[in-house]
Amino acid sequence: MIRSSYGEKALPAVMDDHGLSDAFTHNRQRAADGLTAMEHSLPGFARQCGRMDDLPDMETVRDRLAGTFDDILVFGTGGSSLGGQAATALARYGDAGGPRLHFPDSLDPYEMDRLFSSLTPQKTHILAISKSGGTAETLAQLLTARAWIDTGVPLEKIGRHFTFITEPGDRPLRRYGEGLGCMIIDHPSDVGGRFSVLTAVGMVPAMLSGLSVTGFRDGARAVLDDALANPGSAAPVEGAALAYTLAAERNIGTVVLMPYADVLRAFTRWHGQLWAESLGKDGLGSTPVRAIGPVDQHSQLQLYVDGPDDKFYTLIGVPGHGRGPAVPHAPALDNGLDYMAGKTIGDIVACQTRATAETLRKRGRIVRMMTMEAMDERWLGGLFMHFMLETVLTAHLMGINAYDQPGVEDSKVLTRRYLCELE
Ligand SMILES: O=P(O)(O)OC[C@H]1O[C@](O)(CO)[C@@H](O)[C@@H]1O
Repeated sequence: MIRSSYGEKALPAVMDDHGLSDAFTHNRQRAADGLTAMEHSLPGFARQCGRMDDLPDMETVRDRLAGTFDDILVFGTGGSSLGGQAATALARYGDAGGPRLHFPDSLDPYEMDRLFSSLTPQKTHILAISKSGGTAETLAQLLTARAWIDTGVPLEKIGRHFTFITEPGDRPLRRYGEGLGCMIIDHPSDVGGRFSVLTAVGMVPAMLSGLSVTGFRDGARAVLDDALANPGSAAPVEGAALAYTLAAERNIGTVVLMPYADVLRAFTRWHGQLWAESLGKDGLGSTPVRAIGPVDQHSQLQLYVDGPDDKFYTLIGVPGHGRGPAVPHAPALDNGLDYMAGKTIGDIVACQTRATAETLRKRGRIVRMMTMEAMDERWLGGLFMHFMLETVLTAHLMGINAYDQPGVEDSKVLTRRYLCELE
């Protein structure tokens, strides 16, 4: 289980030190009540961790692609891409082999040109993901990719180069896929894009990267079950109560997520969308900030330690001690670097993680340290579930709907209008 700690004291005592004991206790009870209410009718995202019925479709995609394609272009944006990116990052240190996955999630003409000129149509598969099936960026990528694939693949084989994930119903992506005769996997209608990492949206890319879908889902289920069994003290309940109390009582409206692991870079982007799009509405919200340790100690830490006290910090520590290459003794001693002689890179990072947390706490900042005991599917699945629960429980405390995003519609409508007006 992922542990959250707040320094030498437990969270209630830390809140007491900050004069926030009553507000925190009250909000923690409200968040716990929100979680208990969920138990009777689990939200769609939470139900995904018990699913097995969608595995055969995912395995079919994997088996069809195996040995045939060198590269997979995953088209999709926001929640239709970030979960897959966060999950597949784990494969970076494995040796699963298999095709290379590319996630051009931000529409960019130079990047599209680069991809099409560096890949081979005959050896490339397109995985297009869009819940709505109507997102302009994804459809534009898809149609340009089709024209590019056409340059090297005969018409009767085109359908094998595409797989789509979209909601059931009449929508542009599904219509296009039916015309192509390609495989189409249903995006569950009751799961929003930014909550879809445990559906095929995140799990097909994970499986194509050689990762274990059941590992992710089992880890997520362990966190969910633990929270439901202990709502009063569950880590996502405490996290939601803390974030909400700090925002409501102290105007601390920025949450900094700073893992000490390169493999969690994409995770911070996934979390950024989850938190911002779920909570930023009705004039309310809190701003997610991404940082990575130790590199951002050399760009952000000055602000965090010495700047305004308007942020709540979550550091994520991963197994480090004894990992990675060791600094050889002799050159370290010869160069006056005795303190690092014989230590591994992992030892150094672990000490930096601890030092940053303590430095921030000395300045009175509230720092949550989350510790992962392994960098594997189970632990990452648990982290996904933790933050999805924490986000919806924070929305519950704020009295807002975590699942919609009405504010982004205007820009989509205007984009379409401006495109029509272009000569
Ligand atoms: O999966 P879709 O429907 O293409 O949407 C992609 C993303 O666009 C948004 O709707 C915001 O524009 C996100 O909520 C969503 O994850």
